[in-house]
Amino acid sequence: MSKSILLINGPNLNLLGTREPHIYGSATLADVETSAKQQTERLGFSLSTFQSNHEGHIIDRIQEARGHCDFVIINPGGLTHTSVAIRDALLGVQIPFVEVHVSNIHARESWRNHSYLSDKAVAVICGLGVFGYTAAIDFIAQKLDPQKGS
Ligand SMILES: O=C(O)[C@@H]1C=C(O)[C@@H](O)[C@H](O)C1
Repeated sequence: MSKSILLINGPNLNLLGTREPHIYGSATLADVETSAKQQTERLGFSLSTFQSNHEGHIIDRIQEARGHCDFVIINPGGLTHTSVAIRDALLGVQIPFVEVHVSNIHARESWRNHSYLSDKAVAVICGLGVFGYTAAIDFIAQKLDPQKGS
């Protein structure tokens, strides 16, 4: 059974490519997910993807992953800065996760500097644009199977 990764994107990330491209770039969410699926296939892992604009739906998807997923990559969008409940869900299912932000949240408005997840994340990647997702997958590949990462 191949190791599995769940990629979760939160509110407004479905607008990637058209939303404030000077901050978030021109790649669409479909581009991100397609690239991630190709990358994980090359590495011999399985990838599930999920995007929602609704906090509860994200929590439900995290809970569904318990026992079925080896690592989570999550960009909670704006919920990064507000959601204790998503933090609790990730801790509750005990699945390690990498937090990704397309933009550098530490170089933006002060209220974006805080994440409710970062202190519990295995790693936090921000400011790399959508390459952050690629980096997260490669990092996780090394964690799950040291022979596979680059
Ligand atoms: O950089 C990102 O991917 C994050 C995405 C969002 O939608 C914002 O609300 C966050 O503040 C930053």
